Amino acid sequence: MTSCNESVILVTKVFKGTFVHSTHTSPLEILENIILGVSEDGKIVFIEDSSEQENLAKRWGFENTDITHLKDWEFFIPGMVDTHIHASQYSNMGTGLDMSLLPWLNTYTFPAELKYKKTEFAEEVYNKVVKRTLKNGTTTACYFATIHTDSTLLLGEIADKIGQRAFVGKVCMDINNTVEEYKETTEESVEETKRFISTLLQRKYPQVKPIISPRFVLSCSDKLLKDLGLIAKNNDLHIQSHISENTEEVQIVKKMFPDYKSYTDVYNKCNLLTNKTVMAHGCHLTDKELNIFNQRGAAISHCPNSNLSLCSGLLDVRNVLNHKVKIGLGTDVSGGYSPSMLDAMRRALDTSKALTIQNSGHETLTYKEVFRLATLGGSQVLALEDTIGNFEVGKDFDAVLVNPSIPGGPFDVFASDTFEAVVEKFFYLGDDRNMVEVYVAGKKVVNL
Ligand SMILES: O=c1[nH]c(=O)c2nc[nH]c2[nH]1
Ligand SMILES: [Zn+2]
Repeated sequence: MTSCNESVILVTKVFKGTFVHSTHTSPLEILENIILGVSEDGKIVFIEDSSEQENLAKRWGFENTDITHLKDWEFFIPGMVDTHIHASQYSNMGTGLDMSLLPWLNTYTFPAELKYKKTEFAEEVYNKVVKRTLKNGTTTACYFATIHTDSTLLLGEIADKIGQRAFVGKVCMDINNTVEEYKETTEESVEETKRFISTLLQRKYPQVKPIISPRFVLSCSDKLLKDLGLIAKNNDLHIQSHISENTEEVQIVKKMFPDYKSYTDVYNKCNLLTNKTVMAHGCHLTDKELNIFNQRGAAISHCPNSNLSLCSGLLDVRNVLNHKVKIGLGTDVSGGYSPSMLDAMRRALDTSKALTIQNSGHETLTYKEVFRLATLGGSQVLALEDTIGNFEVGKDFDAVLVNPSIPGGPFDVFASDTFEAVVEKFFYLGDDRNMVEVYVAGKKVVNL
């Protein structure tokens, strides 16, 4: 295919078929008979009704034979955004969910994370988690790694090599009274964070960026939190942490920080609550705290599988949305036992329905809304809304090709089904067998 004469943009991929995505005004749009073009650098150049094919072919210089036609029932969705996942806990995934948060951290999680001191161990697990999540349609992942800088740099290298868009965080923690070997001094944590950021940025990976990652208030001294806030501010970096996941944790934070008004106030006063911050969980945030999130432009990662598995709480997503706080979904592996964002969507629905059982006045989330949380919502949470999240001209083509009627697949499609019913079935019943191709910035990174 050639470039058009009015610009130097080269259209290298053209798809014709059905595209399913969300917008601000509609949680689910099913766009049928669409033609979409992708440029050499992975951006969506046009998305139009296919009646425009001839005009577009002339304008962008492609031939009919250059077009990829989607098969019956196939459709594209935007790549999903996992706003909170612990790459280092992937080796524990599906085990040890018989405790609440704090004993779970001490018994299973800190000992597991200690193993990443060895980069050989990290290499095996990190390759597997990146491949597994990509195969499940996660084109963007916001990762916690461990306190080990070199292993965490390896995670960045692996995500780049395999082709996943990612934020990668070296965990910071200078308090750990139970697994003493798994902590840093305050100085080490600060210096290693600086080394991690500068090394990763020097590598100039196009889609992999560092994120400042204090584990949570209970693992960090006041000084460490403040220093990390300053590093984030001086370098305009993303920030991630955990907040108000379970009530025991919230009570201890209150006791540890009596001079602060709330858990949120601790992060806020340490410059850790910005429009590039994503806080996981937030199950027990008060309306006052949500107002601070709104004012700061900070976001919440809703991790419903983890919240249920560790019996942490039921986040009222409707209330978060009513406070106009940015929110997306996270798998939170391995507090959550599934690496799949489809699972996160389903658990978000289950949680919302449980809230409706408790209070019939609660406005239950719809399957369309949780799809928006998994895609466009996630892009907002990570301050990437101008780059990913749905199919708009100028955004990167991060997409998953779904074949609902794949032989041996997890559900059945009937000739009498409407297209919308098939999309809904995929959200409730589909899995990675249905995800036949995955693209990040126009590059095919998974192909069945
Ligand atoms: O679900 C969680 N997983 C973790 O690893 C963690 N650390 C602090 N708080 C946490 N919550
Ligand atoms: Zn977490």
